[in-house]
Amino acid sequence: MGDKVFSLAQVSEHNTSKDCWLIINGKVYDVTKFLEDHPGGDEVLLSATGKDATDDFEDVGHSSTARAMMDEYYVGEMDTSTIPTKTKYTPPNQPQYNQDKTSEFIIKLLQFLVPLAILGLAVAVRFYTKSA
Ligand code: HEM
Repeated sequence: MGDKVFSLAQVSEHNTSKDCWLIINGKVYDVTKFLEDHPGGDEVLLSATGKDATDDFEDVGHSSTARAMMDEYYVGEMDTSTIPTKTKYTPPNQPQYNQDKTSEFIIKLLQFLVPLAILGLAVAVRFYTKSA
């Protein structure tokens, strides 16, 4: 059958309580007449319009009776390429963390060695002045 194919923008035009379309599992449903009769209330349906409502619909765990009712409201297929896929997480840019610890290590080493060298020098001076 030559089912109608809708884009997200087209479906999103029907996003009011007087004209409400839903996208569930790649199919488009006109639930305007069903809003008042929906056991879950009209508000949830209105909050699910204008986007892919598949997750919202599945999260409720609708019965097979509910799924059978959907045929009545079917108006066409969804052009799924117009639905944005899940946004990819990109971590915020952070200042470069210095992985190279060599310079830090050399400073620590010098902080330890310099006083030791002075001490050694003092001992040496004392030793030589004594024997002289
Ligand atoms: C054409 C689409 C839909 C149909 C035909 C439909 C039908 C039904 C039916 C028959 C029930 C009674 C319980 C059951 O049989 O599972 C129900 C409950 C419910 N539905 Fe839907 N529904 C639709 C879409 C949605 C969407 C998109 C949402 C979420 C945004 C939703 C949320 C709920 C909630 C919250 C309940 C109440 C569950 C409870 O109180 O236990 N429904 N629906």
